[in-house]
Amino acid sequence: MTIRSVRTTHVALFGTSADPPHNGHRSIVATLGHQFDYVAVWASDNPWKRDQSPIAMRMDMLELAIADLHTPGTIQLHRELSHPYTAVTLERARRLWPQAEFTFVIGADLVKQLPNWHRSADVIQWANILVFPRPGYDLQDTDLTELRSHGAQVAIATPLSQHHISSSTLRQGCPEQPDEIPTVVQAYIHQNNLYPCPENTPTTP
Ligand SMILES: Nc1ncnc2c1ncn2[C@@H]1O[C@H](COP(=O)(O)OP(=O)(O)OP(=O)(O)O)[C@@H](O)[C@H]1O
Ligand SMILES: O=C(O)c1ccc[n+]([C@@H]2O[C@H](COP(=O)([O-])O)[C@@H](O)[C@H]2O)c1
Repeated sequence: MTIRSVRTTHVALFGTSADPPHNGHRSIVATLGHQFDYVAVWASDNPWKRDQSPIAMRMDMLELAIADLHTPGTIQLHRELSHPYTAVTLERARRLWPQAEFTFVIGADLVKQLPNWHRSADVIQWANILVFPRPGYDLQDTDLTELRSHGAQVAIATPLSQHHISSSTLRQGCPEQPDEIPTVVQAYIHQNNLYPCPENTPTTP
């Protein structure tokens, strides 16, 4: 009898509002590309957020940012994983890759929020959780205690680089820190007149 070694495929899952994608997201995805067999990325409608740009545009911007990393075999956009609820995304991922081990990726700002998500018990049961440090958000191992008390396998990532930037800042600022937006995404924003400066927007009398 031949014994074959079958290695589990480790898949990282990263969902983002991507409104717009910025270098914080880019650093997360690039770091994952070095550490996982495969990285699946999608844009979604966060059930806790309102007035987001059209999902198709956010998905397009994310696709451009991913293509710009030039790692087509490892990091890919998966539009079909997009759902406001991560538990539903994970159901889809489990159907797509039945043999894989999943790691769901969040930034430090979501650590305290995740236990309150829709069917968070399923999320924690079906995926390891990897937390990326985020400037402005303190992150100690003790901050993971609550998630661990719910049975989560949680770890803190070591990112390739850290960026003190958020999509909301970029949306307000015309955008004010364009160097924190990948160049390919900047071009898309310009072409589609996304996030216009308030002073350039005509006011109705
Ligand atoms: N600069 C950053 N450093 C580390 N993690 C980040 C950073 N920006 C976002 N993230 C993480 O990436 C994921 C997607 O974040 P999201 O798309 O909401 O970006 P955001 O900048 O927080 O947007 P917004 O300001 O609109 O809330 C979340 O898990 C978030 O914690
Ligand atoms: O499942 C939930 O209840 C839930 C609540 C808030 C956010 N999420 C997901 O978490 C991911 C990160 O959200 P965001 O807005 O920080 O980019 C994104 O894929 C959202 O759909 C999921």
